[in-house]
Amino acid sequence: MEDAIRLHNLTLTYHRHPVVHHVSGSFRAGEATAIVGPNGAGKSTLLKAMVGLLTPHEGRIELCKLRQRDIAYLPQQAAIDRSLPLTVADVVRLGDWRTSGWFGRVSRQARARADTALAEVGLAGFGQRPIDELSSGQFQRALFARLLLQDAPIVLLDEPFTALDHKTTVDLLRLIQRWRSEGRTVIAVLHDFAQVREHFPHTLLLAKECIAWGDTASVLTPERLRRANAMEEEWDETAEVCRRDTAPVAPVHDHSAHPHQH
Ligand SMILES: Nc1ncnc2c1ncn2[C@@H]1O[C@H](COP(=O)(O)OP(=O)(O)OP(=O)(O)O)[C@@H](O)[C@H]1O
Repeated sequence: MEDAIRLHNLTLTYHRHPVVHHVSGSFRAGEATAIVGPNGAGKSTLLKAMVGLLTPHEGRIELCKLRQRDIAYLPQQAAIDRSLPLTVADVVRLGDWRTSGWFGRVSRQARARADTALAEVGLAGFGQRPIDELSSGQFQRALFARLLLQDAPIVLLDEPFTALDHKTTVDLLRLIQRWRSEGRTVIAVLHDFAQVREHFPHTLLLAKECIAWGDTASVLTPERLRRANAMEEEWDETAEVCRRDTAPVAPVHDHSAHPHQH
């Protein structure tokens, strides 16, 4: 199977403090990969770097046969400002920019595509509602409708099901299954291991460093999860960037042998 995105000895920092540290490995094309790990493990930061919102301090991110614009990204809902005076249809149509351009006139076809996407996420008839009137579950459905319009070969989702009820989660998971059947690559930050085991065949376990990356069953073992939690607790938040002179590039899918050094 081909790779969609490769990480080469990737280190990401905020104000020179490492947050993601010497991570190497690849996300398989057409597969669903979960990124899991404790709070503060660097999961959201990694997604931001993959969409180009953060420049690597060291190492690089290789997009294999893809351009940045081929990546659709759904940030955590808390990061989205819902006070803007936008309707649901406005938000959904933003997904169409690859077709219409950012400032293109909204064509009848674009409106129809947005209506279809809204119907597909169970929000038929919601188009003219202001976004601040939606429940968080409805708003997440609208954001998934926007992803449908974006029609990107690779979709990054940051905690897409947090605070959603069972029905909404099941409906949105069905969309992810559909994207997989269409050959898209899906990468999602998740906290629910049962969900990961059921719907995501691959997993990257992150605790600033890569603890394990591979088949979900072999990654989500009690021993590795314990190690991830311990690693996160031991991490020195005040350390400056890594002093490792010759940073090793870990072999793909075996990332267990690299203790962090500062
Ligand atoms: N903009 C920022 N400026 C400085 N530090 C940041 C910034 N964003 C995140 N951090 C720090 O980087 C570390 C990793 O944060 P990140 O949000 O990537 O973790 P996460 O694994 O997604 O956590 P969670 O599961 O809690 O969402 C944390 O220590 C956080 O405080």
